[in-house]
Amino acid sequence: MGTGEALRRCLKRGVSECWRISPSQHLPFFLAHSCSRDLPTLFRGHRISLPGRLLGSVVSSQCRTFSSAESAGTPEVPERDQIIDLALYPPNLIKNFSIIAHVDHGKSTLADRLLELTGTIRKGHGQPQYLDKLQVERERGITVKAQTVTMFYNYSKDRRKYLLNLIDTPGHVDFSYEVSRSLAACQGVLLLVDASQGVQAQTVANFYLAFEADLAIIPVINKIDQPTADPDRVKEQLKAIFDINPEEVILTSAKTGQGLEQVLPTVIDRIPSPKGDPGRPLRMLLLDSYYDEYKGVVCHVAVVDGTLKKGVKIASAATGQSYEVNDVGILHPELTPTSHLFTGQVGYVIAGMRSTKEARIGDTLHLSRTQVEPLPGFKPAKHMVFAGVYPADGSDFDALNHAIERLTCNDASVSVSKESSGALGMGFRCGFLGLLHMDVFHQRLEQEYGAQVISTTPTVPYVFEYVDGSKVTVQNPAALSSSPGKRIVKCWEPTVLATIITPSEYVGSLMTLCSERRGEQIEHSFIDGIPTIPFCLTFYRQRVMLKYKLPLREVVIDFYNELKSITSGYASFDYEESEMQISDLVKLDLLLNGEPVDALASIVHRAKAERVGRELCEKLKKILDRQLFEIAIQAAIGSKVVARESLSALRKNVLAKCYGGDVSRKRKLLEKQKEGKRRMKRVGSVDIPQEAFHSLLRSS
Ligand SMILES: Nc1nc2c(ncn2[C@@H]2O[C@H](COP(=O)(O)OP(=O)(O)OP(=O)(O)O)[C@@H](O)[C@H]2O)c(=O)[nH]1
Repeated sequence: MGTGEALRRCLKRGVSECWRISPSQHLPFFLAHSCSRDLPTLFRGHRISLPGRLLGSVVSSQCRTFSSAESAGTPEVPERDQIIDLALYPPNLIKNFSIIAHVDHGKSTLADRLLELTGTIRKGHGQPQYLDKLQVERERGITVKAQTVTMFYNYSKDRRKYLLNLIDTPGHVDFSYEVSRSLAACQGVLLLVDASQGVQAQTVANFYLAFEADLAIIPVINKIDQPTADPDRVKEQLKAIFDINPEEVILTSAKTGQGLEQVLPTVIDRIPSPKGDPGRPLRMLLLDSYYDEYKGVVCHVAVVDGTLKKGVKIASAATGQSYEVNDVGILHPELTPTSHLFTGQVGYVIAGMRSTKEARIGDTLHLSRTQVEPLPGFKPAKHMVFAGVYPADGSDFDALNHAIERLTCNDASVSVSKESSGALGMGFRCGFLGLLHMDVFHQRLEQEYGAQVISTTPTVPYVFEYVDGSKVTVQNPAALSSSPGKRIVKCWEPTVLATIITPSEYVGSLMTLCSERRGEQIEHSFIDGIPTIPFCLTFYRQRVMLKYKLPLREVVIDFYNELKSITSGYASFDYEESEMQISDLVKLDLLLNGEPVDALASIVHRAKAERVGRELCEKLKKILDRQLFEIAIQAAIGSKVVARESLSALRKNVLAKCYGGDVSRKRKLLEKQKEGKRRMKRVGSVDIPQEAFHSLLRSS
């Protein structure tokens, strides 16, 4: 019995039997080692990939290809017994490409089909969107993290075998940073468009990302199997907006497999090979990194020049630190050691880094004894939204601290600093790329680390200038102070350039929405051609592209949901960062019986302060429990109260025991109660239950 088969049986039967099955002296060692851990956790959702030093080369080569599908329900990867020799793939036989598209246009499904077509994963593995590995990605049906995979493809035209690196990217606007990073490792893209939805806002944004990076763009119209598919119309849109020749467009259905046979040949024909120089000293671009409990920090890299070999010492251009390369390989589709990576190839490196903070995304890695010119790298991620994250139970601060530390190791685009709030205790101020990113972060904290958190209302980074000329960037409204000596004289707020694509009948309501949100129109254009037969005009739904400059705050708070509800889900929306603009901003405090509640403070435009204040007071009134004294809920700008609600006191029936009796005695009791309440109101501090915070902050 082979060692792989032995392992397979071990998993099925439980660890105790492994000692009897294994013919290898290494295997019992590994199993004894793994017995101390929870076996299902060890193998959950992954093919087994075991450190060679534990198992020896025979076992590890088997284990790499062995799937835990039977034990954990993940798809099977074909067994590969041969070590892959990457030296057979010089740059002219390599193609690096990405799939980019609007949300849900079928990127991950197309990636699945290409993986099957090239035999990288087994056909009919029963698990759609193989590359969406995170639980949150599977539950929400979205891609959050870009995933790289290496495939091998025999091209019948020139009878040569090519190495193809495919990067599946997220579609949502919050994760466009992932897309731009992925594009740095590519020479071309498949621009996917849904045959019935046509060009959408993220199609436009992603096209320009690829266009500006000077990549070859292969247009693909997907989902042609749908009854509402209209590929000719989508071709017209592609021509009108991007000047794409309709004859270059590939028509596919990632669901039925129709047209897929054209995709990889077109990739090979149209996408240039990477341009690096194998003769020059090693230079690698660090694309991404994550922390694996058993392997340590795994870096995804693109080798630009030279060769990387297991065992060499590499150094980081950013920090100057050097590391010995313990393992190197490709993602095929899981980590597959190859001992070398050559010019133009994309793969992984494990080099004894202790934390992902040492693996700076965009850094250049090179041989430690050679000097090289660093690669351009990436712009650092820009945090658009900030929010406080507090443990739901104040005593869980340390556990939350640990969970956040671990999660940020695998999501370096979140910024974290400690803060404290009078109402919520000790917590963190986190910066996110957008609201969906924030939501995904919370969900991962809960699902992967069991942390229960309360998050404050998201805010955007404002800049304030004081009378003494000093400027501060405010990420936490509660931290903004304005005293006579520190009077605020000017403020700026971030803006975005938003692109909305919508059927024409919704344009009016969308323009109203944008002007309510303080937007300024930049462009209004039609993206469909007019039908030549006038009769058809009645039935023809023109699509319009609107461009608006909008304050980021207005976009962050519920804009997307409103846009979707106004247009019955037909409009799509994307934005990119624009400049800071001068604005008339004020800090809105929320007071309970005169005491400000710091976690509920916000920064708003002066014209909206009263309305926002009123809404907050009303919400709080509904959420708070009544107490034995009256509670005044006020919204105030400085000392000026702009909205007020009162929560009446619970009335204890002091007359209950006073059967019959004299009326003057009853009056006396009521007077006494009134006096007591007055005293309570003066001294009483209002208790806000954590759930109230939760519902208030969630709904605001
Ligand atoms: N009818 C039909 N449905 C498809 C086709 N391709 C994908 N789908 C479906 O479209 C939905 C979205 O597909 P995904 O592959 O997750 O789309 P995506 O672009 O990766 O989505 P994000 O990662 O969230 O941006 C899924 O329900 C797929 O089954 C196709 O060719 N035809």
